[in-house]
Amino acid sequence: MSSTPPPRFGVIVPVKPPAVAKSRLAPLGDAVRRDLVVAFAVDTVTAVLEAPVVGEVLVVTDDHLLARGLADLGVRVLPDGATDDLNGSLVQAAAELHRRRPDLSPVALCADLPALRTEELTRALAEAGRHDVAFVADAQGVGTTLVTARHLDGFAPRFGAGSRAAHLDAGAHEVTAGDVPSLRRDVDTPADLDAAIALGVGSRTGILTTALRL
Ligand SMILES: Nc1nc2c(ncn2[C@@H]2O[C@H](COP(=O)(O)OP(=O)(O)OP(=O)(O)O)[C@@H](O)[C@H]2O)c(=O)[nH]1
Ligand SMILES: C=C(OP(=O)(O)O)C(=O)O
Repeated sequence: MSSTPPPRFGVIVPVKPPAVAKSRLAPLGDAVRRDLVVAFAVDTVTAVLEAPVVGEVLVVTDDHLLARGLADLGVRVLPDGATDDLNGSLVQAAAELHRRRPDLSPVALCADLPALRTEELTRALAEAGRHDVAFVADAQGVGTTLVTARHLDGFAPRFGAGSRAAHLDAGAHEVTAGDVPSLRRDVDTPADLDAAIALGVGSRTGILTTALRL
């Protein structure tokens, strides 16, 4: 008789408040940019929640409306712990995750992955879980979309300009998991959004982009 293995990961998803996030989508108009930030976060979190290896999802955001909407999906929401310090906020959130669920390894995952497939996330986490510290590079091979550590002590995300190189320099394992295009496809620009749509976006982003004829 087979049984489902217990969840092994707690996923922390940081979301910059829609009022100021995704500045490079400004050419699409301010209202569209804000709606897209919310849709990306909802689709990202929905794909994460469907992964049986994930035991808890913690969203970090200072936007209380978004916090309410995401909490309705079944995630916990924390405010940013440190002003203007994404990596500091993530470490703070990981400590809270550890307090609640010491059995789970912390994972930080960007909220701008509207094409994310649960199967690809699951495959990437299986590979990452074989290393003390691991990360997934973005589609450009310059940034990072996911960082994980086996234990809280090793969890030191280095998101920011040139973060792939920063994670490699820190000795983190680069996860390829065969290929995980949906996990690498972060959306910063209108061209990135086209690429995500070509991969196939989640329902919230799909409804919006179809309605807007993007
Ligand atoms: N909670 C929180 N999340 C952040 C913060 N800065 C960035 N993020 C999130 O971290 C991830 C990666 O950030 P970026 O891709 O640089 O997003 P961004 O800052 O909205 O985009 P740009 O304005 O285009 O630089 C996304 O999920 C963002 O929402 C922050 O200060 N607090
Ligand atoms: C913060 C990052 O995202 P982006 O390059 O998409 O701004 C990163 O890649 O580390």
